[in-house]
Amino acid sequence: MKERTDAPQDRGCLVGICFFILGLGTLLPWNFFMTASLYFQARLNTTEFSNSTTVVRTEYYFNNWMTLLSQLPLLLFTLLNSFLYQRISGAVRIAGSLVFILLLFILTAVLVKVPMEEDRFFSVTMATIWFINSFGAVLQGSLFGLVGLLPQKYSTVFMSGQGLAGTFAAIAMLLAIASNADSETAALGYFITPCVGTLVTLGSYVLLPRLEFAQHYLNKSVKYEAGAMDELLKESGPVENGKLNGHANGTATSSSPKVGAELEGDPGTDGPKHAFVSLEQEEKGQAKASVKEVFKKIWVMAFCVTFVFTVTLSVFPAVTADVRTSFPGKWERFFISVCCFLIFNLNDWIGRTVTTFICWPGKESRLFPLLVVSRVVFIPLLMLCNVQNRSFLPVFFSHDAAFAIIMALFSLSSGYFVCLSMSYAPQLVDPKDGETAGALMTFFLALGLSIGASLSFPLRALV
Ligand SMILES: O=c1[nH]cnc2c1ncn2[C@@H]1O[C@H](CO)[C@@H](O)[C@H]1O
Repeated sequence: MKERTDAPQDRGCLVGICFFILGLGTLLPWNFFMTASLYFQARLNTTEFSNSTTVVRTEYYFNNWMTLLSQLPLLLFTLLNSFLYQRISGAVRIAGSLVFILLLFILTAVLVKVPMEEDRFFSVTMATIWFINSFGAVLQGSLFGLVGLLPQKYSTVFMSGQGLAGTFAAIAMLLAIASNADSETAALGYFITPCVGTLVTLGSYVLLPRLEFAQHYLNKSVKYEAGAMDELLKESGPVENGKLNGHANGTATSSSPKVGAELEGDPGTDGPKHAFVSLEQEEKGQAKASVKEVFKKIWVMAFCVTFVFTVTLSVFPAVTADVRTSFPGKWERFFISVCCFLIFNLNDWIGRTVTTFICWPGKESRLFPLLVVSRVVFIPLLMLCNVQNRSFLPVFFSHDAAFAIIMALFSLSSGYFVCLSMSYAPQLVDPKDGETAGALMTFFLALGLSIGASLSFPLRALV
């Protein structure tokens, strides 16, 4: 992508690096709490079995609740977006969310050293998860608004950062386990990592308005710090009754450079996706299509993104994080971090990145939704792995390699189809309706995550 001649250069790719870090920062809460599931479960199951008498233990369904209480806020805040955007300025929303996320991570790190009764620990952890993900959702929505003002490639960079957050958490967990420290110190080290990560993210945000290249786009005709941008975004929102805010071209996860490419109207000029482009269009009398009309064109893609995430979150991590290795020994400690979290996040990331080169099946193809629906086979396949404890189903795939292969295909297809759906949707509508398509897809993405999280309860109980 060549820069416009009147635009300053992104020196040393600093703005790119800032947005990459900001993307990574948005998904730190979800990924660090998810990857630490063994730590939390260990603290919740301190009562050991004694001799042959079975001690009755409270089953907390930690992974299920963690998933649900992480994803519901995302859905809620996607719906509440318009309300928040009107009342609180962008700078306050972004910096404020980051500060609260930092405080909640610090609290989690401190709690590692605080002995607590199981029930209370469960309640405190769940409250932390709910609040940290609520702030994460506000942060995510706001940053998508900001990155939308810059050239398209910065959205890609931002979403790449989001994609890497899971791998970052998995590696932090592996290092914590590999260190010879006692389990408390290891857990403390693990939770200090996202504290530092969030601080660095805050630093990137503070640095941003000081960079000439970012200033050029963010301050062009609106005051970045004063929140005037929000007014502008609000006005250019696609939904007449203000239910959804339309600036985000997908709060999503997709890392494809094609997402929202059509927003710019003229793909030849590599100009910024300014919100006011759409204002100008409106002034020229090009009325935007209603949400219903846009939905009619993209419903297949909306269904696909919902379905992909429903399948993914219904078993990951609630079922997959309970799989046990068939090779006891030293490997046991690393098994879940490697075979569940690292494999998932790496392949999810690869699946998204691959869509830069491969876009098959095409956006009109019937095969596309068919393949998406066929991902449902991963649910029984994963449930038939060595999940412990289990009540009803037999173990079909006891070997670690079988589980690893199923996980790899499961996550590869998840990332690939999410990314394709998110990039196809704006291509199915007129360029002027690209923002509406993006906002609608964001809602369905969050809906899929929440439905999946809810389904994880019956599915885990069925194993
Ligand atoms: O808030 C979010 N926004 C976008 N994608 C998310 C969010 N939370 C989770 N995932 C996605 O769900 C899968 C399992 O971790 C991953 O693909 C992750 O990117």
